[in-house]
Amino acid sequence: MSSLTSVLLETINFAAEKHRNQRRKDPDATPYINHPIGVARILSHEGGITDIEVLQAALLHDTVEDTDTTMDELESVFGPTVARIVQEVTDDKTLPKEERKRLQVEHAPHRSHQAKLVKLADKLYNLRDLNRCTPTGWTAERVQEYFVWASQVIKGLRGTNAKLEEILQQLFLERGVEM
Ligand SMILES: Nc1nc2c(ncn2[C@@H]2O[C@H](COP(=O)(O)OP(=O)(O)O)[C@@H](OP(=O)(O)OP(=O)(O)O)[C@H]2O)c(=O)[nH]1
Ligand SMILES: [Mn+2]
Repeated sequence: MSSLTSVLLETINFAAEKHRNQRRKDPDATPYINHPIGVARILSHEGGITDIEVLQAALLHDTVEDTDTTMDELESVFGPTVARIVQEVTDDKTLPKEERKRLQVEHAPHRSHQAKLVKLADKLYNLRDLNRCTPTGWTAERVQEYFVWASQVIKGLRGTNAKLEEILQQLFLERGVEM
């Protein structure tokens, strides 16, 4: 087996164990791990990304925000580059939600190329998920607001990956949201 395959399997397994008790907000309570795996798949299959550290960071991107995983743990298991990309896409959960949302828009243009790729794929997955079904308790207005906010974040990521940006542009167009 190639060492890349081995590294990816190790990373998928780590993420699956960390997210093992977490579910998505859809009515079926889909296992949360479907999301990070789907984000990594978007990068490889739709974005044409082969950078293994970007794919690993995609698999791990919500572990620090949503589980007991620490940055030190990621750094010691996966190395400094993967840990740094995850750090760049991790919100500070001690801040109020509105502030976190505002900071994502503000910080997006200043992220590294690798972190921007993960952000693009994360948003693309979540917007498609919103088109697939509405999270429990969300109104149509809240869904539309997420599209509008996501478009502001994506605006700051322009020039990162033409293919992913084109797909996102189409989703915003369908919602009547400017980007
Ligand atoms: N569309 C959708 N999203 C779901 C679902 N279940 C969980 N999520 C997660 O919810 C987040 C978006 O919901 P919000 O209400 O905006 O954020 P919050 O979780 O921080 O409260 C995303 O987090 P994130 O990945 O960290 O991204 P971000 O939007 O916070 O940057 C997304 O992955 C679901 O069924 N559908
Ligand atoms: Mn995510």
